[in-house]
Amino acid sequence: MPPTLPPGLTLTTSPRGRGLTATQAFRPGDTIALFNDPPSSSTLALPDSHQLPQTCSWCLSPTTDVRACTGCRTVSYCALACQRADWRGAHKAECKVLQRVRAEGHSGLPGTVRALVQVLLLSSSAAAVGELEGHVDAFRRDMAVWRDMEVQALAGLHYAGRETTPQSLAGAMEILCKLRVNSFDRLDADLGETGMFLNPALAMVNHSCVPNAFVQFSGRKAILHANQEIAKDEEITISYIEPMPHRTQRQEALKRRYHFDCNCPRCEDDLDVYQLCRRYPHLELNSFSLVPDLDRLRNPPIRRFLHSDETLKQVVRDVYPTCSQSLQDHTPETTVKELKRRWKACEPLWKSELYAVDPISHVFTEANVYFSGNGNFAYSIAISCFLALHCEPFRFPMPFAPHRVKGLFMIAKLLANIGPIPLNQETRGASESIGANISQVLSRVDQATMCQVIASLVVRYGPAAHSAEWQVYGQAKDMLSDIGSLPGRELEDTTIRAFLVNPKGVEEARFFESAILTPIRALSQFALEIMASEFSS
Ligand SMILES: C[S@@+](CC[C@H](N)C(=O)[O-])C[C@H]1O[C@@H](n2cnc3c(N)ncnc32)[C@H](O)[C@@H]1O
Repeated sequence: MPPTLPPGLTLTTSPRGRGLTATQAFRPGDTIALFNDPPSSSTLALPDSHQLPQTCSWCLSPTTDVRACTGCRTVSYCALACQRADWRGAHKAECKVLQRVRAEGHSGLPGTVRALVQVLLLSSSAAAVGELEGHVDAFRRDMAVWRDMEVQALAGLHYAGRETTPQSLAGAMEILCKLRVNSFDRLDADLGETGMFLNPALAMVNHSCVPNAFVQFSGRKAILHANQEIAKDEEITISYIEPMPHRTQRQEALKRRYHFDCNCPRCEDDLDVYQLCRRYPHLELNSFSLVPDLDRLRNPPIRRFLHSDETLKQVVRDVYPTCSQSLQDHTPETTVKELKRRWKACEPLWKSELYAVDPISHVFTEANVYFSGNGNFAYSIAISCFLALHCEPFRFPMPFAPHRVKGLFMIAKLLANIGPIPLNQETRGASESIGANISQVLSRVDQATMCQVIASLVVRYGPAAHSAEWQVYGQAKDMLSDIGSLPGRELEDTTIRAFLVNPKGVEEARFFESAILTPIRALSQFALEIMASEFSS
């Protein structure tokens, strides 16, 4: 049985196998379709196993106020309604399994094994994976992966109470292959929570490294958005992988998990991020963003394109694998050590001003996380402004890209939270004088106006980036209403309203330039100095 598709999509076939094709035109930012809304039993949506104690196993929101299932004491819920919904879904069948896991001395099952057990036990889950692509023979040729999967298959059969025979093992291996090829690593845009998501309709969407769509997750639901104009009868594509800078790395990642060679336009011509940005068909949407100068997007201020520089390409190949992982599990000390190492390793990239190329853009992002985590909001705002001007617009040329919208809101929040930094340069060292200089820039701007305009951009693009349920969108709206209730801002309100209605008007553009862009540029100029002073050994 082919999967039931949401309106606006139809199933077509091509050399890529089955795919999703639009039955109507979509505009950039449009929601193409929702998947698993309302929740259905044919979708697997599981939190990562290490997050089980603090995540509701039904709505997938993290909360400390969870109650564990009294049967298995493994999964938890934030409310009785969630517990009941999960019981009607998978938990009635899996509760006993998880009790057995606990009785054997384990705290839970790894996510993949838990998904396998659900497919083995539930006919609705079995039907969902039944028709999916599995590439079993290709996986079998990868001995290391195959052996790992065998261990998972044996565990799944054991806990599902199935006898292990050559046939049942082969069946379990096939399910695991299908799970691997078709499930998403679900990253909740608000919560950063991860897990697994498999929906048989969404699993039909094929990959491109220059996709015309992207997926966001919210609770048990997936939202498919258009990146650009999509014509009726055009195939929808998403990127299965992080936008890695180098073709070889992308191709390896795709081959390892999905077993195909990508021949999208990016791979064919080995385009770098700046070249892709130039080709984005709706650059004019950036007129209403922090980078309204479209010539800069078309002719980036870099020393050379990565594409035409073999030495730099080799640098990226060499440093990407060791400089692109998240530092969230590091201590502050090891974070600094690691950032120093990465800053040094990426020197040829930042010296060529290729700030949007990964992994150097990652290094700025991680430094930002480090400074904001340490309460160094002055440094964080400088790096955030740098990311918003020099990295993200080239990496994600659509102004409603979730990364960009989140980055904007980070600037607004930092502006709202930042406290005064004491000015006393004579007694302070070099690095502290950067903070003092940042403070001087901030003391010359109307921070409430900056927040108001930036939060307005977030509100404008929030639904296209994610949905009207997005936390970032809701928080930006709250921020606007707080600023709106401040007394004595009638003149500013009128000016901002005029700008929002007509951002290209002469007066309005002048206001935006002086009140928003000039300070953002001034703040961003401290970023390289900060990186050098903090991370150059
Ligand atoms: C999630 S499934 C997508 C649906 C799949 N085409 C089908 O018929 O079931 C992923 C698989 O689709 C195929 N695929 C996806 N994108 C592709 C592409 N750009 N080129 C070739 N094959 C692709 C690969 O076989 C990949 O393992």
